[in-house]
Amino acid sequence: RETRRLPPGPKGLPILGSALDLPSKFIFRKFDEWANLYDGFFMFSAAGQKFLVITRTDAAGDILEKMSLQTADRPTPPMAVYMLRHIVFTLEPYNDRWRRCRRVSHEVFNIRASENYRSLYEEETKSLIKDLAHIDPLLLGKRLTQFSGTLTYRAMYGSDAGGDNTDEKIHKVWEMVEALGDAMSPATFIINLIPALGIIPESLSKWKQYGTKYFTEGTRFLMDMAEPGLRGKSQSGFVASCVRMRDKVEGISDEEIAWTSFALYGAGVETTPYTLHWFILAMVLYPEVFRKVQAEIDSVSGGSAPTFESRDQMPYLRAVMKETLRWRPVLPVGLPHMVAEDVEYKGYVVPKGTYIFGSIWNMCRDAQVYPDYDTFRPERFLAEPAAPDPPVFGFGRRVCPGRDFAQNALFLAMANLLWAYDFRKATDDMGKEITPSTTELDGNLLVHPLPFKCVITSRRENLEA
Ligand code: HEM
Repeated sequence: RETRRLPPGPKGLPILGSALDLPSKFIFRKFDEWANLYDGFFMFSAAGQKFLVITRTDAAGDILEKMSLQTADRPTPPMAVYMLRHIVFTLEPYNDRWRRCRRVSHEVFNIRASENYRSLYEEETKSLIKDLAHIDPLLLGKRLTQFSGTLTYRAMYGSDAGGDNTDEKIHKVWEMVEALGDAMSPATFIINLIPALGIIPESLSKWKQYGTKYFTEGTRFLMDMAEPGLRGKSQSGFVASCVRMRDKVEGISDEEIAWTSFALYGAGVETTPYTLHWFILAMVLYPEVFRKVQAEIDSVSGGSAPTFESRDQMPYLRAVMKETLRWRPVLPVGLPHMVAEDVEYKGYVVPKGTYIFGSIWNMCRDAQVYPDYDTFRPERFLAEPAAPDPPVFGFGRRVCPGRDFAQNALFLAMANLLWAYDFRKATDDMGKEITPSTTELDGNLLVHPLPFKCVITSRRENLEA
C-alpha cells in the first residue's frame, strides 16, 4: 500500500481505481471534469497504473520542463508494444534509440532545415487551392487530410516519390497510424488496462496475433517505401537525408530510418489538416476576424498568391494561427510522458512509472492566462503584454520536433485559403443561417470537427489553372 503523500485526485474503486470512469474516447473531457476539482494537477489510478494529469502551465513547466530528465520517458501501452516491438522512437523511453532517431528528426525538420521544403509546401498548397474551387464543403476535411498526407509523404520519401499508386500507399500508412492511435488510448484495448493478461500465449491471444501481423507487414511495407532513399535512388526527403547523415548518427539502421519516417509521418499527418479544419470553422463562425485577416493578406499580397516572403508582414495571420492552435488544440492531452524515477513536487511524491498527461486542453483554457478562453480572439497575442504561446507542441525533451515544419505548412495554407476564397455560414431552406457546432468532434487522442456545412466562394480568376 502506498504510504507516501501522493497528489490529490479521484479515488475510484478498490483495485480498479478509476478504470471504469475512463471513457474509451475523448479522455480530455473526463480530465476537464476532474480539473475543476483540483489545483493545477491531480492523480488517479486505473487498474494499478498511476496517472498524473497536469492542467496548468506553471505545473507543466515545473514537472515536464525543469524536471525533464526524470519525466521524459514515454509509456508505451502493452498493445502498442505488441505492434511495434520498440522500434518507433516516439513511443520509446528516453534511451539510445530515442536519441538516435530524435537527432535525425531534428536535423531534418529544425527551423532552418524546414525552409528546404518551401517548394514542396508551395506545390501542395497550390494543388489544394485549385481543388477547393468545386469542393463540397462536407468533404473539406478529407481534402485537407489529403493535402497533408501528400505533403508529409513527399517530405519523407522525396519530392519525386510516388508513382501510380501513391494514393494507395498514403492510405496504407494512414491506416497504420489510425490503428496505432487506437492502441495508444488507455481504454480501447483491455490489455492496456490489465497488462497481466499478457501472460496468455500468442496462439490464444487475438491481440498478440494482431500485433505480430501489424509489425511484420508494417516493416515490409515501410522498408519498401524507404527503399529509393536508402539505396540512393532518391536524393530528397527525410530518408535520403538520414542516409547522408549516417556518419554523424552512428548505428542507425535501415529499419530504424524506415520506422522513424513512419513515426514522423504518423505524428505529423493528422495534426496539420485537423488544425486547418478548425481554422476554417473559426473563419466561418467569426466573420469579423475573417475579414480582418483577409484584409491583411490582401494588402500584403495584392493580386498574386501569398508566399513565405510575406510572413513577417502578416502579424495578424500569425496571431490567428496561434489562436487556432489554442482554441481547439488537436492533441488535447498531448502524448503521455512517464516518470523515470520518483519526483517530488509541492510536498507530494510522483512515483516512478507514473504516466503524466500534460492536459493541453486545460492549459489553453486557463482563464487567468487566456481570459474568455472559448472565444476566438487572435488579438490576445498582439496585446501588451501578449498572451503566452499556447503549449500545443508539448513539453521538455519530448517537445514536437515537427513544429517548424507544421507552422510553415499552416502559414502558407491559411494565407492562400483566405486569399483565394471567402468562407461563410450556409443557410437552410428557410434562408436561416446554419451555425456549425464547435463541440461535436471526431477522432480520439487527436480531435477534429465533424464535417460542417458552409459556403466557399472563389475570389480570384483562374484558380483552377
Ligand atoms: C499542428 C501541428 C502539430 C501539433 C499541434 C503537434 C503536437 C505535438 C505534441 C503535443 C507532441 C507531444 C510532445 C510531448 O510528448 O510532450 C508531439 C510530438 C511529436 N510530434 Fe508533433 N505536432 C504537430 C505536427 C507535427 C509534424 C508535422 C511532425 C513531423 C513532421 C511532428 C512530429 C512529432 C514527433 C515525431 C513527436 C514525438 C516526439 C518524441 O517523442 O520525442 N509533429 N507533437
